[in-house]
Formats: sequence, structure tokens, C-alpha cells
Amino acid sequence: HSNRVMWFQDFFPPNMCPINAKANTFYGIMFDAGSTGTRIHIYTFVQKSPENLPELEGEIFESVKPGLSAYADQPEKGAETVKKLLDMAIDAVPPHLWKKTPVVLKATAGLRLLSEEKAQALLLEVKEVFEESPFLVPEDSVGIMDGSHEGILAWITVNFLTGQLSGQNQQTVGTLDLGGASTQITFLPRFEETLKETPGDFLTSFEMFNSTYKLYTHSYLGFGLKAARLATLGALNMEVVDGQMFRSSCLPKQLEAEWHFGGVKYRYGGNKEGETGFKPCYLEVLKVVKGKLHQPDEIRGSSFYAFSYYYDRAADTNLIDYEQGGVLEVRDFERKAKEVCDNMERYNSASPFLCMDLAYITALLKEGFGFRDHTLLQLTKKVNNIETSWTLGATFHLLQSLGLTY
Ligand SMILES: Nc1ccn([C@@H]2O[C@H](COP(=O)(O)OP(=O)(O)O)[C@@H](O)[C@H]2O)c(=O)n1
Ligand SMILES: [Ca+2]
Repeated sequence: HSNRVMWFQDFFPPNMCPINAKANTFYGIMFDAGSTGTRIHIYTFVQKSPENLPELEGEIFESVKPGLSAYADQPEKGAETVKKLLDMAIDAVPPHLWKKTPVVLKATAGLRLLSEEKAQALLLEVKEVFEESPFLVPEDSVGIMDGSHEGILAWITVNFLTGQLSGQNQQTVGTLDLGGASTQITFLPRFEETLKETPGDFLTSFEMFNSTYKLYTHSYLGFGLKAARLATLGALNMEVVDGQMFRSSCLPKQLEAEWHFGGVKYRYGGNKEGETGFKPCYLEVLKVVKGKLHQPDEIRGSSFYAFSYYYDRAADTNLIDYEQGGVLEVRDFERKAKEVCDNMERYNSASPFLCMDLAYITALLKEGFGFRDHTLLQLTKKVNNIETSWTLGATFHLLQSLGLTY
């Protein structure tokens, strides 16, 4: 039933490292064109000897906002933001290695939601920027990534960085990514029962480090945090009439404002006369998730790594330290949602969407995926100083497919 992917079987084999006996440094450049921002990851790998596996030595990371999809009608300007980031790589990579350093850009949900024509125009401009650069530009160097790869590659990154993919005693961890426009859940099922109950297109097998992994993964398009705001307001996938107002009990009563997302302008506000607060708000966000997601029984008891907007909103509300991250229970999000939604005047200085966002995260975790109140979430932005992003997994795949891992 499942898609079989065999990406990693050759990535770190011990005996296929000919020639260069001395310390060997190489680089890989991966762009993450997300719905809310564009990021560059410049990875440095070192191969100390032909017998040893290449080691990830470090990462240079930079980001810009907004994302490419905000330039839907000005593709050249969009590509210009990519060029600025790529200039960093010119400084970071020694000139004699430029030609051997691949550069790739993968776009996620923001471009998935644009029309084919606008998305392709943006990607074409980016491709030109790459071709004018001194770096190695592989075939398919720019494109829109498949949602299932997004989840798998993030899972690989986290489990690689936490040491779960090498050696004995592998205790892999599941991953939760909450983007602007889509959200991903990925884990390695331990029970036969889970495999039986799961739709075939939620399962993907691949081989890596001499093991075969069959992962549960799914990307829900339209369930990212910002898309969920529009869905809660009843404005997602609507032909928005100019000046039309969308109201919600999750917003401060007196609020009236405008918001641009995916090239469209929305007007939104609070329930001037009607109800506000956690109870009515939770009912609103519940409508967005209830019955829309697959709920694997197995995850109810296990703990997950969570990043992106899970991290940001937890940090915004002091549930975790912004630098350190931390461990939370699902019910901590609910407690904080109640606190914020029932005291919106007090939280008015932060984003007016704080209540809605926390209520949505709570509903997504509990009613969407079916997590328990006590399920543990490990919130991290970096592990060993490397970003927990799908980009590292994607770079492994890239280097291996190019045979650049010596
Ligand atoms: N390297 C990264 C990339 C995204 N993010 C976060 O991911 C969220 C936005 O997701 P995104 O722009 O990638 O949206 P999608 O295209 O994934 O839906 C924001 O909270 C970003 O801060 C991050 O924390 N670190
Ligand atoms: Ca993302």
C-alpha cells in the first residue's frame, strides 16, 4: 500500500569513500520557501577520513519575511529576496568549493496554495538567480515539495540530531510541525495495529543506515496556523468581496483591522455586541478541525517533538523560554488559551490573534490528532545548535543523490 522511497541507503556506507584521505569539508545550501518567510540553511560537513562517515559540522541560518507567495504578482522582486540570502553563501563557502556546492530551493504550502501559473513564475525567477550564481545547480533545483516529504524529512532531521538513527537502542520520536498554511504529523508506528488502521497514503517506507523505516506521515493543507485563522473567520477559500468583514469571538471585542495573506486582503474584527472568550471561541475553532483529521490510537500515549508555530506561541506566552524551549503537556496550551481568551484586554499588546491561535492549537492537538491532556510535547527550535527543520533531511537526500558524499 505504501510508497517506497529508497533515499538514504547509500548515504553513509562505511566503505564507499575513495580518494581523499585528508580532512575534507563540503557544503550544501538548502532554501526553505515557507508560506511566511524564506530561509537559507548553509550546512558544513566534514569527512575526516575515507573510512569515516561524514559529520555535520555546523549550519549558517538566515531568514527573511514575508515568504515568496507574498510576491505572487512580482516574481522578480520575490527572487531578489532569495538572491540577498544567497549572497551570504558566497561569503560562507570558500571560492574553490563554489562549483561543488549544490543549491536547492523547496517551497511548501504557501506556493501550493497559489495558482500554478503564479507559482511557476516565481520558481522560474529563482532558478535564474541560481543559474547566475557560482554554485552547482542540480536539475530540479527549485520546486514545490510534496507534503509527505516535508514530514519525513523533518522526522529524519530531528531523529538524526538526537542520535536516534545511529547505533543500537533506537527510540525514535514523532514530530509535529505547524506552519502557516499546512501542518504535518510524522512518527514510526510500533504496533501492527496502527499499520492496519492507517490509510495507505499515510505510510511511506524508506531505507537508511541499514534499517528500513515505515513512517506514518501526513501533511494537512489548509490547517497551518494562518490558514486556520481564515478558516475560523469563515474566509478560507472564499471569494472575498471588497470591504467584507469577518468577525470572531476569538478576537478582542472592539478590534477592526486588515490582514494580508497569500496576496489577498481581509478585514476582520471582534464580536462587538456578541460573545467573546474561551468557550465560544473554542466552539469556533473546533468546527475547523472536528472530524477532519485521521486519529491514530497509538499516539495518544507517546511524546512528540513539536516546532514552528507550536514553539512560537508557547514562547510568546511564556510557557517556554524563547531560547531554551522546553517540555509541555497538551493541557498547558489549553490552560494558556483560557487565560488569554478570557482576558483579551490584558493581552491586547501582543497579536490580536493570540487567543485564536492558542485555542486552535489546543483543538488541533486534542480534537484533531486525538492527543491526551497529559501527552508530552518537547518544544525545540534547535538541537545541538542546528535548526530542527526538514531542510537538513532534504540536504542529506540531495548530497546522496548527487554522489557528493564521497
Ligand atoms: N527554520 C524555521 C522555519 C520555520 N519556522 C517557523 O515556522 C512557522 C511558519 O511556517 P512556514 O512559513 O514555514 O509555513 P509553511 O509553508 O510550512 O506552512 C513560523 O512559526 C516560523 O517561525 C521556524 O521556526 N524555523
Ligand atoms: Ca515550514
